[in-house]
Amino acid sequence: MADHTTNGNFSSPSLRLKLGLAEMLKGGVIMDVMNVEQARIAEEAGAISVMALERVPAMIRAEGGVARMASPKLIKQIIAAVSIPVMAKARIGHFAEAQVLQHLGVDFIDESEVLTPADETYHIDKHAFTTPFVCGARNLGEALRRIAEGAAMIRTKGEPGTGDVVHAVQHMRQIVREIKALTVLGDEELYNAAKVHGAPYELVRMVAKAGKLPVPNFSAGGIATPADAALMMQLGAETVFVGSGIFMKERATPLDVENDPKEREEAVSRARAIVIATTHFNDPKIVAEASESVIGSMKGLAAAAIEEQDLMQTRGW
Ligand SMILES: O=C(CO)[C@H](O)[C@H](O)COP(=O)(O)O
Repeated sequence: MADHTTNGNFSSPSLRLKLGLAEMLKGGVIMDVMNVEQARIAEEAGAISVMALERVPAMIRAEGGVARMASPKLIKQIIAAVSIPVMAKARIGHFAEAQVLQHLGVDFIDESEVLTPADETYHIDKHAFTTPFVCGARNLGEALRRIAEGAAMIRTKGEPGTGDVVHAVQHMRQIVREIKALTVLGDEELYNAAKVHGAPYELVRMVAKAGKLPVPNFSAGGIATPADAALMMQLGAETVFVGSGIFMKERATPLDVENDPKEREEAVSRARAIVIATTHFNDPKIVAEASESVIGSMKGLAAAAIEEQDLMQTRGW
């Protein structure tokens, strides 16, 4: 029987193991990779983990269609190619994709709004898995609902595939603000706060007492430059996910890192610079030097220009 005890009880051995891995990923960059060569570049540049997927969000956005879990063949190749932890994405609610990913031995499963949702009501029961999960959230209530379902890591959402950091900032600021607001409430007020946030009382109480989420809080979506990474870290992210900003040339075209040495060099420069800026996020001199070393940049898309129904961040409940 799966252990369904997240609500205020973080002492179960399986949950502690999951949280242990999440804690180990703090302070770094998790990079989306679409092939083995990109995974090698990410590892050499100092990424703390890679996310195996077939199309980064910018490509999914440009090409459309149904975005699903990556092929097991690709995931196995990437696991074999690198020594850092490998994550992969399952569609929201698609527990069978998650079962496959667990079977393949990925280190973290991302139940991700970047893929086309499989279920419009239910997220995956993440307690039923031994592999840890990360989920996105735009606000505290969403984060705590995912934690109640068993997520061992939260990443505040941005708008993926845009190269526009504005929504990542908005969501991080919102969650930090909502956490701070809980810390000054009296015990009797926390019951109402739980109702307002649509989250379990025990988790709300834990956050109020600790002044932080009970799992690591990372940031993802729209982070495309070294300065973006430094910004998110200063706003409270404990690690950043970067996808489209590193390996994309045009909106739907990745840099050809396998066959074109110049394009490979461009990707390497971006990957290295983002890692350096994330590590030294409080040092503008180092962030400036890292920014200067970058060759080229992703073509961005203003998040404000995207129609409501085309947003990825609104997927998930
Ligand atoms: O889904 C993700 C994390 O879970 C992606 O890694 C992230 O959202 C990528 O977004 P972008 O391409 O804007 O960097």
